[in-house]
Amino acid sequence: MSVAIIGAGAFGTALAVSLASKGPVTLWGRDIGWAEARENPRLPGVTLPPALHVTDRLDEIAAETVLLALPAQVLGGFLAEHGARFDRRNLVSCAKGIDLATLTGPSALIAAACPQARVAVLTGPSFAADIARGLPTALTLACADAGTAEALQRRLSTATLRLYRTTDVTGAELGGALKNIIAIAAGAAIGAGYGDSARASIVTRGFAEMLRLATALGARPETLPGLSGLGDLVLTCTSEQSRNFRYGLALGTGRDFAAGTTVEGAATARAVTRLAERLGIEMPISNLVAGLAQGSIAMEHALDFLLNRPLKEE
Ligand SMILES: NC(=O)c1ccc[n+]([C@@H]2O[C@H](COP(=O)([O-])OP(=O)(O)OC[C@H]3O[C@@H](n4cnc5c(N)ncnc54)[C@H](O)[C@@H]3O)[C@@H](O)[C@H]2O)c1
Ligand SMILES: O=P(O)(O)OC[C@H](O)CO
Repeated sequence: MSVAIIGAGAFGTALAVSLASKGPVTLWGRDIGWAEARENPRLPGVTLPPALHVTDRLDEIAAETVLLALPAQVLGGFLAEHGARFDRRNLVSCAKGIDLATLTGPSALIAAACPQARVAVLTGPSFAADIARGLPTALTLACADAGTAEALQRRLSTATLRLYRTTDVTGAELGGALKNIIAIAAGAAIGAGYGDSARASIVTRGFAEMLRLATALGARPETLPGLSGLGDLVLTCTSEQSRNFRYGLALGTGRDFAAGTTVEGAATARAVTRLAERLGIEMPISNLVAGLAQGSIAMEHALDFLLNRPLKEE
């Protein structure tokens, strides 16, 4: 099964490096001025292996399996322009977010643009730098078609990248999208000096929010405690390698945050607020993060926002 990756950011490049250990891989990026040096500045210190071909020409992407590693908020635009050329293939979403324009996840965007494609999701706790360096990592591969899930699991696992499979695409995808919101809240709590006990409460109550929304949208409840949900939530809420966590730290400390950094949780929190309102689901942490990200809630009011809610059963 031939493999290509669309999106030469940190994650697409890291996956390409790992998968090139098993055979030729083509990586497409729109800005690949760095390709000749064989090192992507988004993944410093990692030399691209010879089996990895980097291109900015979409007509070179002929592979049977294509991984889409673009940020969630740009995926819809990319598919509107180029989706037709990828129909009828295995298309694996690697993005962790909810599209603000449609309030749907990346897999639904792909299915709408490429109706004949077999759509899958690759998600779970993994920093690009860890994957690229060959550190041991376990991920979830989700595809509604069990046979395709097995074939993709075999092809996309490497010596250091261990994939578990599921047919619950909705659950796997939502776990990866929603944990980014909670990681922003956890970072903000640490940045504001609220302490580790507060962070533990945010992670736990955040997980309850994730479960509520995901099951209302059709996820299987048993998927959320897996790698794609709880696993990624724990990673992202506890590591400064996470951009979502670091963005939260910046909100909490009042410091600037590097513009142009991919922080999926900010837009996804806004999407979730709208979805939750539509479904009548309480998502206080997500609402807070949406408010902080948009500037409609000030950090000094964040605690009141969470602590002044009515007392209730856990
Ligand atoms: N970095 C990680 O550790 C990691 C791990 C797991 C999942 N992810 C997910 O992977 C996705 C991509 O993240 P990343 O870390 O690679 O981001 P990144 O910021 O490193 O790279 C984003 C890439 O998208 C490209 N891009 C932006 N707009 C584009 C457009 N309109 N057309 C074509 N290309 C465009 C940029 O040029 C850049 O190469 C996100 O959804 C993220 O949540 C990232
Ligand atoms: O850097 P972040 O916050 O986008 O997190 C990267 C991955 O999603 C962690 O699994």
